[in-house]
Amino acid sequence: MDIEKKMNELYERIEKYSYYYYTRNESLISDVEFDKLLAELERLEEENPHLKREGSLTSQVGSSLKDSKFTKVKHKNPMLSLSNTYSTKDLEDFDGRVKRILGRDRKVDYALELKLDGVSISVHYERGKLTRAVTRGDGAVGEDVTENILQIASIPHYLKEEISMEVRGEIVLPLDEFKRLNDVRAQAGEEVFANPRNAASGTLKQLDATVVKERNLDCYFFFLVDGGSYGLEKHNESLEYLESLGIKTTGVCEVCSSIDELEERIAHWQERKEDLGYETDGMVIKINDTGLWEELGATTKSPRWAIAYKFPAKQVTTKLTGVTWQVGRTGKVTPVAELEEVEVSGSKVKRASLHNYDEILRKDIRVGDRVFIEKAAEIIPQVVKVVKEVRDGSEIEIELPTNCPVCNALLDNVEKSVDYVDAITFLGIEKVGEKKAKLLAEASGSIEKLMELELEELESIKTIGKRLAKAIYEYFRDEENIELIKTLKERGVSFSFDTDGVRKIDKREFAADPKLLAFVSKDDVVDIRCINDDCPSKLQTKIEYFVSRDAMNIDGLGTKIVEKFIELGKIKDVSDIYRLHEYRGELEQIDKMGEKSIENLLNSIEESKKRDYTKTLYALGIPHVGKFLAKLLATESKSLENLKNMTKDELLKVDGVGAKVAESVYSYLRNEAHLEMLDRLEGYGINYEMEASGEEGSERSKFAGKNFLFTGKLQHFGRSEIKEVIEDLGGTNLSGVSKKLDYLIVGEKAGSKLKKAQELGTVEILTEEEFLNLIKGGDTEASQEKQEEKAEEKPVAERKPEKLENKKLF
Ligand SMILES: NC(=O)c1ccc[n+]([C@@H]2O[C@H](COP(=O)([O-])OP(=O)(O)OC[C@H]3O[C@@H](n4cnc5c(N)ncnc54)[C@H](O)[C@@H]3O)[C@@H](O)[C@H]2O)c1
Ligand SMILES: [Zn+2]
Repeated sequence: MDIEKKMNELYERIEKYSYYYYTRNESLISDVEFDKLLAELERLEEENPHLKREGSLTSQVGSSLKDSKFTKVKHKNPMLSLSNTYSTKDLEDFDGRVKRILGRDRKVDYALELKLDGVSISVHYERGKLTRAVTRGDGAVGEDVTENILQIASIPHYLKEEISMEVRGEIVLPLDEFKRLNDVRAQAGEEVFANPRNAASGTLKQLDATVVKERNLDCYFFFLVDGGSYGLEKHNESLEYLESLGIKTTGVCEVCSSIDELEERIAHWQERKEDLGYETDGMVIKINDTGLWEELGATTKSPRWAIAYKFPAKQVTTKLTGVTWQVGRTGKVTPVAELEEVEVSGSKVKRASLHNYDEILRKDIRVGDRVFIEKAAEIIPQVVKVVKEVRDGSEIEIELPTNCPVCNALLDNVEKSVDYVDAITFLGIEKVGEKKAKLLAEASGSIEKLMELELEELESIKTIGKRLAKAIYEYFRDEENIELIKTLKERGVSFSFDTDGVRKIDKREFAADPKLLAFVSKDDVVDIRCINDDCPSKLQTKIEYFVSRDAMNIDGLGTKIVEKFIELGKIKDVSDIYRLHEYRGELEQIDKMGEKSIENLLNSIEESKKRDYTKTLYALGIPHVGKFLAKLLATESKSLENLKNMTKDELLKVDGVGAKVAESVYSYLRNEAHLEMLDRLEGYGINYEMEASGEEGSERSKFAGKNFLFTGKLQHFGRSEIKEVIEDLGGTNLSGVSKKLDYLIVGEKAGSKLKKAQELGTVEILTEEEFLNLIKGGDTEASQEKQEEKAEEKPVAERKPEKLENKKLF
């Protein structure tokens, strides 16, 4: 009794899923799960043959033609399915069965092909001309889809010979076309296809052949019906023959003489399947000698001379149990799907990426939903789509967080600011981007006026032009568009310049209607961010910035070490870097950190204490203070102590410092936590003062008008460092020896440049020591002149940063 109930339940479910799959081109569960149900039913039927239903899908090819709108055609030879397996053990059983029937000592070669995941098709050629194409249907009767098949570029309308034949193949949607199609559908607020197979099958069943043409389907053939009558006895040869007639195959048909060899080649293809450009869900193994096919025969559902080996499923369904918001290293807050654990692509998965909030809205994902997840190759699992058909009403909409889950600071971009120009842009009128939208906004002042403009008036707006004017004119005369604008206005979108201009709108209120959602999703600013610069989630990024080449230039402090130390709680802010020497033990435990690399790292940390004030200031990563401003502020303030004491006004007086920067620097230096950290850094010996070696102005002009070049290996300077020093002192770096060159600094193993300079005779040649002397003492004429000029210069705080701008400082 219980078994009967169970079987009935399975019949119902399998029929429902098949109906959706074959007739509506939609999957309510994944293929693995479907195959499991089918296998279970098959087992129950075998154990209880009296309960087996007439026409059970366990012994029939799957599709129902009930709702088909195409002409039905009976197949001359039935189009069967394939029995399938997920394990290599089953391949041995298959080999065993084959040999039991054919005789144990019979030598059997197998042909191994890719199993394309698409839709079967049978194509008939008569005297070389394509006359008919029929789907598999229920195996006995299919649908005439000739018109659609003629739209597929890779299927020849004529063969290279005037020959008659029936060939079978698989229609697929190439992966890039699949992606393109889904992107377009998502943008238009339409349901996306879960996978290329559903998309291919949905496309093939289109009644409008032009749609088929647009979608760029492709087709690969794998079977010549009755190959024997063409004198072909081997399956692989029949595929070569098809190729010679202009019929496309995958080109993969490998003849293997043992199961071991098959397994080895399957493993090979399993590794490469992601690079094919189309979806494969496994391999097909066929007996290569077609003469044996008849001997082996077929069941009502599948031939006994072939079997499909399926790759581990990369798409499965599971339940979405919740959403957590993760803060990335730059403060980006992203939703992560929490899932009931499932196995996908051979590994267990509990979490998947949801990308961003717009994606959640677009796909209408709710907690409690059954979702398709996919994991291809090494990629993080993704939520592909929701199975809305199985909702029971208990699903809960996902809330957008308002505060950072790490530091609790308010997040930005929960609300979106839209002004009149944005509003026009987002309408998506063809060819109206931001620039044109601005023109239209300025010319009209409000949407009401814009909508009323006559064609000639639109044409007279500069750079709009006749064609665009016509498109705009027509856009505003379309009922649907008028309705959309009306709704948007009701929702608070600003469509004029007079009111307060920018309106904040809440995306959540736009989610329900795909058209409205498409409107608010137009500008791609979909990321939510934590705007607190001290959010612990950003520490890693901060440290990487602090140690980078242009900042403290600390070598050997890689991502992994930093991650580890943050995790251990030993790095809480950048100052903790200067305590790493206390943690030799921990350093040793981190991958590959040998004695030597630890030594190098600690030396490099020690060395960094000597960096000049410009670099240490830059390294702090004060918002808006990049290299240029760090240099400017360091030059002006001379020391961090002075900088700390500067008022906002004083900061603003520095040329090149705007309100944003002044505010940022001022408040950074009034934050208790920052001040404590700066004290710690100073305590470790970090340099927060400008070098005492004379005044910046005179230093800078020391090499003015002089051209430098260095060659060979230098002892005291790095290559970029010496260039910087020269430029800092007002000199210019040349890239080659010429008459313009004043000084050539030579290191070890100087070669052709030195020779050339000697030949010229006009170049002063310096060793590194001599160059150092020149920096320290020996003034050049030019710099003396400069110093005189300098006496008349304005006080430091009022000086224009011209020199800084004219020179390449960094
Ligand atoms: N998810 C669902 O709801 C649902 C419902 C019904 C069926 N299904 C799935 O559909 C599949 C059953 O469909 P099926 O009967 O088409 O079986 P199948 O797709 O597993 O295998 C048979 C088909 O493979 C194709 N094929 C591709 N490459 C081939 C090659 N080189 N040589 C020979 N054939 C090749 C042929 O079109 C052939 O008809 C199962 O995978 C099942 O999970 C899923
Ligand atoms: Zn935060």
